[in-house]
Amino acid sequence: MDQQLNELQEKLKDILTEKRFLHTLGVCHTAACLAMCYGADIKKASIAGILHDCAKCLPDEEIKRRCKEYQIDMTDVEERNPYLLHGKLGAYYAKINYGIKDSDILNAIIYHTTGRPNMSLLEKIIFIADYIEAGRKEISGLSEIRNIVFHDLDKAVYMALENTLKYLNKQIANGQHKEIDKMTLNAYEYYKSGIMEQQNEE
Ligand SMILES: Nc1ncnc2c1ncn2[C@@H]1O[C@H](COP(=O)(O)OP(=O)(O)O)[C@@H](O)[C@H]1O
Repeated sequence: MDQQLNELQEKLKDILTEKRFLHTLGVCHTAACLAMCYGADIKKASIAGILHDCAKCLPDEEIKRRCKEYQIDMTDVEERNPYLLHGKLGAYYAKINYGIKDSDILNAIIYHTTGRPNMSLLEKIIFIADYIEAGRKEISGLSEIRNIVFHDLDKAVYMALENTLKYLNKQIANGQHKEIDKMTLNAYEYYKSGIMEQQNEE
């Protein structure tokens, strides 16, 4: 394995819980495979994959406190739901603690939970690798996304966004969740219109 990746892996093993570390390795490997398939930079995909959850294993209040301390911009939704900030804080740590300067890698870490409209190839790879890696619980719709992801990345991203919104809306209806970050809704509308255009052309 590449030395930089190996060093990152060793550091993260000490920081993350065992479960989160195994998920991280899964995302790293899946992102590398997707990069091979779609002609993205394999090393960048692996680095973004290994670092995507580097700020995940912190309590909500600690994430919020650190974001304030490092003057990381916070939306109102993020302030009320600080777990949504682990991407932004993770990108900050990737830059400051792990020496990552590449803005595409940093953005892939920032947007890996919510997605966003018009994601770069690397952002889409990390977003979907986080959703489909082999260790993920077999939730409904996952096998369909795994079936399509190596043929149509945008469709897989659209399906994952749709699934996430369905899941969150159900949780809200059951009183188990508070609100949805609009970034995911905007991303969903963006990829939905792309799929519609594609279908109209066929
Ligand atoms: N737009 C959103 N608004 C609110 N919560 C969201 C949104 N998108 C994802 N989530 C939720 O945020 C949590 C963290 O997601 P994620 O970073 O993928 O963590 P994990 O790897 O533990 O699934 C999940 O419970 C997910 O359902």
